[in-house]
Amino acid sequence: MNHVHVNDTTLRDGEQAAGIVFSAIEKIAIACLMDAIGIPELEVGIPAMGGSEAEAITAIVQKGLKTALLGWNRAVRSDIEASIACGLRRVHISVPVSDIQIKAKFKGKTNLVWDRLRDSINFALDHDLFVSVGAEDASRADESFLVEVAQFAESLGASRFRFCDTVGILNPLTTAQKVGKLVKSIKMPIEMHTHNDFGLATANALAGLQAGAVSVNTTVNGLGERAGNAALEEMIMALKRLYQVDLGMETSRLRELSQLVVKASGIPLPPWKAIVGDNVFAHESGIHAHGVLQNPQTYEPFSPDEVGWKRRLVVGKHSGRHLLTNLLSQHGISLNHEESQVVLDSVRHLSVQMKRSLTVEELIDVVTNRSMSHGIV
Ligand SMILES: CC(=O)SCCNC(=O)CCNC(=O)[C@H](O)C(C)(C)COP(=O)(O)OP(=O)(O)OC[C@H]1O[C@@H](n2cnc3c(N)ncnc32)[C@H](O)[C@@H]1OP(=O)(O)O
Ligand SMILES: O=C(O)CCC(=O)C(=O)O
Repeated sequence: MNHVHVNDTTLRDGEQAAGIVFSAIEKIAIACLMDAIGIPELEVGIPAMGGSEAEAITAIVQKGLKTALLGWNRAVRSDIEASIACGLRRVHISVPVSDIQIKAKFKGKTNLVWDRLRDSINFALDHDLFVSVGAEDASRADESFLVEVAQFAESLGASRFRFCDTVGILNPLTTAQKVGKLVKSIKMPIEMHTHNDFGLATANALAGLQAGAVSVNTTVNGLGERAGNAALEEMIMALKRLYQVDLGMETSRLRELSQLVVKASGIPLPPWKAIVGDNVFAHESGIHAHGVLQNPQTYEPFSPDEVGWKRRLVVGKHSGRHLLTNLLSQHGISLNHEESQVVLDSVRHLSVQMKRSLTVEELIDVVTNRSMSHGIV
């Protein structure tokens, strides 16, 4: 793996998460920040929805960003007309490829897969558009049929093929097997689109890339349908740190981007959210804090400033004396061994009572209010 193309779909699949609506201003702000970070392509929405969605997409197009903008379409001519009306020059055309999806969407008529693809690809190419084709539910499709669809799309002039694990049922091994076969059967680049129903979206997308896919569809914070998609921040940092593929992006703005999407979506992050969560550089446990105080690498895979976040040392139920005395010394308080053990006992007691860690002010209070030495705490 030398280079990977990132095509972020926060503004399409991300916003499809139940209950989420981005305003036009929020969509534009997210697109502009992703552009500034250096994401090369954004799937900005679904023009066929019309109304405010089409207006927001048009407004993003008019921003003249460096990043390439893609509109999502069904294999329907009027959808592509709607993309053109928004000013988009790149269209993604999706077709169902598994039996279950063909039955639900095309009443089981497989001929419609060919007819709709032919008609919509030809129509898009007649309008000089870049065409990406999405194989919806590729992971559950008959493998030979999937190859036929991909070869058909390629023969018509499509430029990229999206392998979709629509309901997130693959694992890294099965992903690599399926994508590997597809890679051997077509020349056009393959894009990974994975879902997180079993918590494997990022791992599966990476497995697809290792098997020869060259593009990946991500969302900020892993937002998306049901359990979400492969998270942009996880993908960028995994590529950089685990695969030595540095995409040259401004990773120091990833936390800022994550927070922008938290605000716009109204969906808070779990504190343990990989890469950008509140707790991913927070250390409370005595043994961890002792290690981190000597060398942060003991318990951090990379430095927090690399993603625009910061390290926090937190005093609480699991803390030890080294952390405690370090925090207090920053406030001009020094304790001997015996005193620090007494303070630690009080911190544990308070922490258990309050079912949380202590703020620095509360810690100082423990030391200074003397309640501790009177045995009240
Ligand atoms: C896996 C994915 O994430 S796919 C993307 C899903 N995203 C969305 O659905 C969000 C945006 N969608 C919408 O706003 C609406 O669904 C619209 C505007 C696209 C269509 O709305 P409606 O006309 O009211 O249709 P509705 O959503 O109820 O049904 C979907 C229709 O699209 C058809 N369809 C679904 N996928 C495809 C496809 N890939 N190609 C062609 N037709 C398709 C269905 O068969 C159904 O057709 P029918 O109306 O002739 O029965
Ligand atoms: O682009 C496509 O074809 C479908 C993408 C998608 O959202 C999915 O399959 O989950």
